[in-house]
Amino acid sequence: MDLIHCCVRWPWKNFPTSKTSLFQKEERLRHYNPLPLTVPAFSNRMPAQCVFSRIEGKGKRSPPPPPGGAPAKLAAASPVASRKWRSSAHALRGAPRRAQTPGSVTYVQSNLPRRPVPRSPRLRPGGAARAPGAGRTARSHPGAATCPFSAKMALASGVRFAPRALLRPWSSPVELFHHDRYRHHEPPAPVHYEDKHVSVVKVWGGTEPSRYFLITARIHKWPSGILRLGGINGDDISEAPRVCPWARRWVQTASAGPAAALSTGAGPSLPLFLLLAEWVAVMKLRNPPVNALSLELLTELVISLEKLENDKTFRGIILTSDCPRVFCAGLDLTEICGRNPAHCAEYWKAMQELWLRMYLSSLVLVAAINGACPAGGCIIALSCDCRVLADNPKYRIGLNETLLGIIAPFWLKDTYVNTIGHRASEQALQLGSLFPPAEALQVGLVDQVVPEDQVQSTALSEMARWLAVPDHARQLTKNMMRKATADRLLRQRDADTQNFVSFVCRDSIQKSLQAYLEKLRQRKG
Ligand SMILES: CCCC/C=C/CC(=O)SCCNC(=O)CCNC(=O)[C@H](O)C(C)(C)COP(=O)(O)OP(=O)(O)OC[C@H]1O[C@@H](n2cnc3c(N)ncnc32)[C@H](O)[C@@H]1OP(=O)(O)O
Repeated sequence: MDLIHCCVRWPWKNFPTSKTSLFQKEERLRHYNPLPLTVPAFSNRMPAQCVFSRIEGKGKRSPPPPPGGAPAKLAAASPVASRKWRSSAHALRGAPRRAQTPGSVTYVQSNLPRRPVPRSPRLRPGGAARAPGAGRTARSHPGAATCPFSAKMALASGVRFAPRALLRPWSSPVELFHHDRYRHHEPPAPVHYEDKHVSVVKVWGGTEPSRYFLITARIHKWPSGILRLGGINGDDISEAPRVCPWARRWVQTASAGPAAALSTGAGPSLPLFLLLAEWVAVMKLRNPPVNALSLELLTELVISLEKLENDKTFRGIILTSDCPRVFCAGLDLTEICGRNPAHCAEYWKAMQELWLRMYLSSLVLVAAINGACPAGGCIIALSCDCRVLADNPKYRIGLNETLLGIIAPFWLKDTYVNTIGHRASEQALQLGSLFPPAEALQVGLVDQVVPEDQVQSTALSEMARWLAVPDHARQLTKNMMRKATADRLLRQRDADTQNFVSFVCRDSIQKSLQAYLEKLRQRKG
């Protein structure tokens, strides 16, 4: 199993943020080749963002289509011909330029030199036997073509490796754009390490700070066997045992093991992050202090979801929060308080778009709810396929709109009814109930309530359960269950926007929203 971790930030400052429709932003994004080194100022900002980690495993996945894609007619007429067309197109182009594929979530360091990577066993240097999956990786992750060291490692280590994602740390999304990380690699220095749970097969990388390294390890308890762990010296590894509790001991002992070979003497922490799953992206909401759904966050979520959906290597997303104690505080009230109708309309359209995209997503969405989850936050969670809530009485979930003096629109109500039934919704919506974990479980708002430190690992187990079902069957069933609800909004989207705008722009509603915001601020003081 290979691990890829990528944090995603879009330099929004390069886009006009106001009066630019979501659609226009997306369109521009399609043609935008991210060259993050050109935006140093951006690295000092910590605006709303999603953080991805992406993990890949074994499995048969067709390579992504080359830019332009196979002609639709050909694809419809003959899948085989279409496949051939695709592979010949790949061959003609050498390494595919995946970053230019609309919707790709792989971030290309596009000013690095491209080197074609041999793709078939016959073309491999020295006639080396093709490592399982290595060819697929070379095709689907053209980072191998731009990062010679990584390509070499991928071939030498005999496991699949997607270097393009370049193992990025949770904590510092900006770092990922620093090319130096990938340019100055030390020669591989294999280290061997044995543990009850894990055998570290190889440790690659340098000993200096800021050098990234890789560990190829065999996880005995993990069915897919090989795992690639990566990190950058100095990374926080506290996340690792939470995601994978049985790896705790390994992480601890590893600090004195391979870490010794890597550490800079800065302490016992092994710079490592660790996540396990197959084809799963972990998306962390990060819009401090409470992950309120600002226009920027909504837009970024929509685009990120689209990118993940278009990237055929993904099958699921775990959605969680990077803000302590709060999963998502719902609508950003500052986006609708004291704003003009045009802004409110733009904002509401973005909210509709996010709900539609999540509710009908072809990917498995698991919400790892690690904090309070009121109103719009609850809707985000309910749009997922499965919800795991941390067992903390302070983490309440529900639609509390009435308490703010506002009314949930019909599609929020429908989502609620679809999840907990008519009578329970009728009661909870009118009362604006926010359920503590045990009650949320009882009423069916969430599927599991687990201790806080097990939320991520349980979400992963749930994900594994959902991914065990063939995609097409699951997707068609999901569509069958949810389409009518989504269609209802699609049919009257404009009317819904108008209703929202005229409602929130009323003086009385503005006053009550202002008062609510004020109360929140005072409560803090
Ligand atoms: C007309 C149809 C519309 C229908 C749709 C509505 C859906 C919605 O989502 S409406 C929004 C409803 N949201 C809420 O009621 C949540 C309110 N927030 C809270 O209950 C708490 O903040 C929290 C439980 C989420 C977190 O509590 P915590 O103690 O950790 O943080 P606080 O000190 O309360 O807040 C910190 C900071 O954040 C500001 N804030 C909180 N929520 C929002 C929000 N939804 N929008 C904008 N800003 C929010 C809060 O005012 C504090 O700000 P200051 O630091 O400036 O004081």
